[in-house]
Amino acid sequence: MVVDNKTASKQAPVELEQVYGQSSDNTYEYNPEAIAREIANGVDIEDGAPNPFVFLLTILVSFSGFLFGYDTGYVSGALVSIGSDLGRVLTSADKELITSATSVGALLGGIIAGTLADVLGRKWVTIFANTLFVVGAGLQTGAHTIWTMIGGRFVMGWGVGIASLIAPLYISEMAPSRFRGRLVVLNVLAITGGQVIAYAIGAGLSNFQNGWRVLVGLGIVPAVAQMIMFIYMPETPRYLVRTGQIERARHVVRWIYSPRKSALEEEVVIRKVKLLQIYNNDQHPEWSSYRRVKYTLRQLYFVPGHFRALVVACGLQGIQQLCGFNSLMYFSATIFQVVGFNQPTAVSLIVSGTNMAFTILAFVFIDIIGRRRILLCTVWGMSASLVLNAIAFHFLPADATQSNPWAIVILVAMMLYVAFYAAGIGNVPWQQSELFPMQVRGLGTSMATATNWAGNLIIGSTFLTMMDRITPSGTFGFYAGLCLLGELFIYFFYPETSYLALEDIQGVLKDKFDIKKSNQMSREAKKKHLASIRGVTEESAA
Ligand SMILES: O[C@H]1[C@H](O)[C@@H](O)[C@H](O)[C@@H](O)[C@H]1O
Repeated sequence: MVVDNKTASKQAPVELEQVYGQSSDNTYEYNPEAIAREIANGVDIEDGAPNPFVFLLTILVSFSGFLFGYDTGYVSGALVSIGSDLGRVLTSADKELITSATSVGALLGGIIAGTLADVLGRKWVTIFANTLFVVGAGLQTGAHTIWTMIGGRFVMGWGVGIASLIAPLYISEMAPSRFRGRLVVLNVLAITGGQVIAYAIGAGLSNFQNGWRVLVGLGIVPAVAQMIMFIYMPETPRYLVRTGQIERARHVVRWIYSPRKSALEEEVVIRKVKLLQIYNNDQHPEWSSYRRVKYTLRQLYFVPGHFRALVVACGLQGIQQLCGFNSLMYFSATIFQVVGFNQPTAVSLIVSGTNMAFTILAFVFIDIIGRRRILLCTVWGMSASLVLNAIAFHFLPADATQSNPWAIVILVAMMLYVAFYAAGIGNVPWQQSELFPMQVRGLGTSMATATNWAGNLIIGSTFLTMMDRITPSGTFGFYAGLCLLGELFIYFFYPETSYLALEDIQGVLKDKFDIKKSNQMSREAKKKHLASIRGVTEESAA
């Protein structure tokens, strides 16, 4: 059936409170039969074609992803060209501090970002993150001491942490469900693109006096551009509903779900907003912020379905970082120097380029293949490539050059590892917002983002020491083992969420990690979507 405004308006309106039921504590409960009836009813504008405006919004909010990538990516280039510009030649400890200051800031920023997003709104928090990017980059660009540089990196880190949470959150609350996966990957594409550009500019400016200041300062441009444009951008309908701004929510829904060239009928808009109200209603508008946070914390940890969502979101973010990928991002030039390559920075550009190229692949396939299936097919591949890498390092002679066959095996193994990573675990964890219901979404995604940055910090600050103490083979072998554990975690705990509406996903985590039910619901939703496409084609052929 083609679900458009015409069809939708023909359906008899159903009282949604009756359909979804109300529990004794005045919160609406997920009701599988009711959802099934709704789906059978066919009145779901999530199935309609999204307005191109949604894509524009996604690109705009993905500036945050770009800044996240650029600001974490330029450090490797900057560190080798700073020389004694900060008062003395940098020691290894200085380099580690400068690198990890951003991760520490991001960890702290990630922790508060969700609550901030609930209090100030998604839009203003994005603008706030931009301010931090600008102040942080400004401090670094003008830095003449190591501590000013570290301070600048720390402030920028807060921006990175906040941006890393807010951009996917904003996108997933704006996007119609069957586009959500892809649109969130667009933000990851911006992250990896930012990293590639930072590497490339870093390599280009490496021989210029104070070139690193230009490299850092350039990051201010997208931050200011996004800040200005975002002032005119709307809040997400889900946030508007939660804060009681119903008319505004309807206005945004009218925009984002309108099929090209025609407007949605009012009844359909009202129905969608009503549905969002039922799921996202703030039950206690009179509460103070402190009481609200305390209550949300309790909800997150003690309501079993919410806690399961937290386990999945934090688990995936933990795997994304503890698989060791960012050791390549931050130190690949160093690794390739050890392996014997003459142009280590150029070779490390291959790593970030592969990362970006395979994120594009994920962009195309994430909704079609499904998040769970993509992860199950790629994480074992990361493990296998790491084992190959460990073996090659074992046989690599100490005085190897780039023509040594083992050096080539290492390069190929790393590229394979990065390709598997980028196609799956590099982006799927950022779909985190979809796992949480609105009441705990801000805090839940904060915890997951903080897990990401904590893992990032652990890997960034232990990698070189591990290479020293347990050899490169031991280090990569260790990461291979962690990837295998990750594969098991995904198999047992991560449900399929592709094609499911945000409000449906909670249903598969309510009583257990219901993988079977999630697969079934996702298959049905996909079938329904394909049927609707066929319907459109047949109609236009007729
Ligand atoms: O999703 C991103 C992406 O994969 C980046 O390349 C990586 O550096 C980040 O840590 C990760 O969160």
